Amino acid sequence: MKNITESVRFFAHYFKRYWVAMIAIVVFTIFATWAQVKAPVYMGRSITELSKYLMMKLNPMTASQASLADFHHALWTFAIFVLLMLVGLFINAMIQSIVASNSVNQMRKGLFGKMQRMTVRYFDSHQDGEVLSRFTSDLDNIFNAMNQAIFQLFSQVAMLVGVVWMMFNESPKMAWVTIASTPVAVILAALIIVQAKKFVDAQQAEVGHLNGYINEQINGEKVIITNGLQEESIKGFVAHNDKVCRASTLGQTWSGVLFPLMQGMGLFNLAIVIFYGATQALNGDLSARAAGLGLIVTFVSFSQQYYQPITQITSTYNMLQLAMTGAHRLNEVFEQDDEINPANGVKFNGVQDKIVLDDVHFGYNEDREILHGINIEVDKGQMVALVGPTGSGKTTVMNLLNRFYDVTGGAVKFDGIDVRDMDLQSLRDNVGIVLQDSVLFTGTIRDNITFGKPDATDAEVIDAAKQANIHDFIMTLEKGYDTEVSDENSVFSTGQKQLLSIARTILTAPDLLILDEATSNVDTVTEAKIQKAMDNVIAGRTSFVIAHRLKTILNADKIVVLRDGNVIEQGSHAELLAQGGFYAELYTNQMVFE
Ligand SMILES: Nc1ncnc2c1ncn2[C@@H]1O[C@H](COP(=O)(O)OP(=O)(O)OP(=O)(O)O)[C@@H](O)[C@H]1O
Repeated sequence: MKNITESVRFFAHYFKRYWVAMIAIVVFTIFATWAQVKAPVYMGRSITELSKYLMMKLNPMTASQASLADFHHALWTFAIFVLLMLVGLFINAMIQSIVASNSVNQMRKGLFGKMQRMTVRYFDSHQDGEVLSRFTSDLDNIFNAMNQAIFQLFSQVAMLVGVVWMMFNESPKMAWVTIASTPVAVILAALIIVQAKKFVDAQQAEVGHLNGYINEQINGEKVIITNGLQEESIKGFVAHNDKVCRASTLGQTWSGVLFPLMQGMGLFNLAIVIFYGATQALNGDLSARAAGLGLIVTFVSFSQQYYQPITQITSTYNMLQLAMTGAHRLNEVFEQDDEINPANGVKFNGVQDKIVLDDVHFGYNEDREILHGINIEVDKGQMVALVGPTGSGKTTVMNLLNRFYDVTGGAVKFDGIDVRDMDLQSLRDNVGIVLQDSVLFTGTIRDNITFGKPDATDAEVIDAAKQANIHDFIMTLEKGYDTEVSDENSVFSTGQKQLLSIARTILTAPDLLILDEATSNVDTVTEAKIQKAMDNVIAGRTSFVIAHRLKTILNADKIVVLRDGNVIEQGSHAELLAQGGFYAELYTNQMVFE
């Protein structure tokens, strides 16, 4: 029930923007339904008139007065109602598809916009495939349901009400006979739906597991090939695939049974209606027989019209269920917290004096603290290197500087102002980050360099590329800066990608720099290039560098050594060496292996 209320609210939110169209849908649905339930009456009447006429012709002595004109009139009226019904249904279908397409378009835009406002925490804690499926399968399910089930549900209910009303108007006795089998049909449908739901849910869960497995295997393809595990990978896939097959066979069998069963019930009902109608007609006098014949024809149509909504509603149940799940999953995203941007936040125009991490405590979740009271002080223009074993909290410190996460204790302050009191946009505008895994976007090399400053001139782009030591390489490419950066045409090595991303950062001229050194898996020539590019980008800027190779940070103004979320040593390279502590040990060990 909670699910239904949530879904109704969800869809109402989108439909209310199209209230004129919705009113039109209601009007045309009522109109089409009215025409649809009226048509059988005239079809019946035409048969009555025809029977009367034939009886008169066969037996001229009868008192019955009948003319072919009455028959024609009834037949024409029937045709006009059918035409009106078709016009109503056609206009409705058009409006419905416009509303469905636009609503889903709106949902997709809203979802993507929401993604851009959400916290890094969400992306850190959700798999890419899981996020992506909101845009693909969930929105597809919603779209299909809108096109084929939601509006139809409304028109089918209208049809049910309309036909019941018309039946009682025409003949209460025949109406009771027509609807008598409904409880049996509803109970049967409910039993099957419960079974089908159980297996369809299982089928969805198995499809989810299969997708997760495929995602994981594709990401790990290189490891699989390296270890010669292709056969094992296929075995794992087949096991998941078989489970999907089993669950979907059961799910689809149960849901597939519903439609023919309801149709069968409808035909069975038809037989009852004809039998009862015929008994009534045969017991009447001649004119009552003629009218009875017409009434049977009318109720044959009514009976079909009465069972049609029951069949349709039950057979689209699965689709509605999937759309409800989709709405719930989209809502889950919409209800996520946005990044907190303080009202009237202080505009950050770059570091004037110093950056201070004051007794910073932090944990990604409540039960595990990662940083336990960190104190770091950096003067404007200084370069600080964060070193320490893996998992010691270096990236976590960077995450706090850019306010990807908020501290749980203490504060990160720029010139005495807490980052939580700063205008988020101005903070991000002034902080440049070069990550270890450089990301290139679809587009040309120029597009990628100008990503953070789309209005940059060619001269600025070239200057940034030169500083990043990548200009010469770009010029060796046939199309130079216009070379497309696409997966199939990926001409870039890891090191080159990082140089491009350094060029991108140089172009935005950030005041504060955060660099995650990525020199560990590149050749020595590229390493030297990256080092030079990093020196260029660091020059004259306050910068934090996560260093994996200590020889790249020997000139740092300050080296902060982290271990298990604590700062255990701080100072210049020479000072820390002299101390003979953890850093000295780390350095000596690295030098041995270099
Ligand atoms: N998004 C996250 N959610 C929960 N825990 C996390 C998250 N990111 C990191 N951690 C945990 O925080 C701790 C510190 O991680 P962090 O990435 O800051 O270390 P690091 O010093 O940068 O390591 P490395 O040198 O390997 O990059 C680790 O124990 C890690 O498991």
